[in-house]
Amino acid sequence: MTAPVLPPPVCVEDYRRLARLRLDQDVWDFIEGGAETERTLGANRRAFERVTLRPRVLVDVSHCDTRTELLGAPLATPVGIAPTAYHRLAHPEGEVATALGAGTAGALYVVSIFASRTLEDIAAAATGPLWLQLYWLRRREVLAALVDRAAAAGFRALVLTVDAPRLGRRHRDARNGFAIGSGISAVNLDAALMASAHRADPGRSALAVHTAEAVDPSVTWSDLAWLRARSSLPLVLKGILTAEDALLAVEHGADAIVVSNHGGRQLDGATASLDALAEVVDAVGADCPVLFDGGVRGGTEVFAALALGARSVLLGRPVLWGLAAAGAAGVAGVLELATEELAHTMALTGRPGLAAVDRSAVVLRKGL
Ligand SMILES: Cc1cc2nc3c(=O)[nH]c(=O)nc-3n(C[C@H](O)[C@H](O)[C@H](O)COP(=O)(O)O)c2cc1C
Ligand SMILES: CCCCC(=O)C(=O)O
Repeated sequence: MTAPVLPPPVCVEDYRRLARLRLDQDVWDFIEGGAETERTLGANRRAFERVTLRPRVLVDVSHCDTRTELLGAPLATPVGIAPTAYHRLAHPEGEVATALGAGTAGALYVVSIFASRTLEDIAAAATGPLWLQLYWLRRREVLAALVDRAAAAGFRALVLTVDAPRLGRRHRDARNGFAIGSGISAVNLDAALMASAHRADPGRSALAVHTAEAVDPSVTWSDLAWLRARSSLPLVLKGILTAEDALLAVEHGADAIVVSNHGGRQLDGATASLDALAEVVDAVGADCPVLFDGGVRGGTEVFAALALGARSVLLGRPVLWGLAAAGAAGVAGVLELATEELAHTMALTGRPGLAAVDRSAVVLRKGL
């Protein structure tokens, strides 16, 4: 039987269909899945259905400019890449292909601490800004060495993910007994830390076991001073969903915040990411940039998040779809489609620059 031939992608969701044809079921489930009932995963998508746009007319929109700047780095687009683990599960070139795609699109790329290519190889392929995402490892000396390597390789910020003191209960991965194949590894961690991630065990996610071994769940706000003292790179906190924590983040010197519920993969029942955005933006004010991720699948949704106060919008799963479908070209394709759609929405709402994409452009109705 020949594989079905799909037409070229005209929207981000088309890359999903292409990726589905290329990935094994257990890897597909790892990428697509969420925690427990996947209620928060679904809520992230459904929240965008409660957004309506308020178009203004008779504005000169012959040039719609998506360029922006984040922590001092110029970017062609506010659409960037959220950190996701093990890109070699999606494509043999892994994160190197992702970095090439990000460069083509002029986009920010946040590299996961669980990257399957070295920081140095990724940096060599990159032409745009790279940030490194961290989990707080139990072994602080490994974390410290990683932070030093990131700075030496030219990474421009550290992104500490704070919503995963333990891994969410992901039923799909547990049922599949999901483990990382032997040829793929988180090569920036030391090999001894990887053994449990490779051990397939029916009824259990090897990644949950691995995370429990590697990540320190005792970390609190006061530990952030250690990381700040260890590195002069800006520090971004990812996984904030409340005004209370946003204020604590600023108090503890965060240079930016990512509003995120980890794509519905951590706390099932957590608020939809979009519903937390305005609360966090209002709490921190203009001085601390707020980034957003969760459920964004196209430019209209990027526009909605920007209008609610995000400075940048990160894509998680869609980048993996692009990577699986067509390597670096697929990553660039996803980012460029979302950016083109954003520019299109800017034109049709009469907002040719990002500064004009403000709260007057949207209404977000409350969810049930
Ligand atoms: C397969 C996969 C792996 C992920 N790995 C990480 C990770 O290593 N570190 C992290 O902070 N977030 C990780 N995330 C969460 C993403 O950074 C992001 O918060 C989420 O995917 C955004 O939602 P979206 O997929 O709907 O765009 C991962 C998400 C997915 C789907
Ligand atoms: C141990 C891998 C964890 C990566 C992650 O954060 C996720 O899958 O959501």
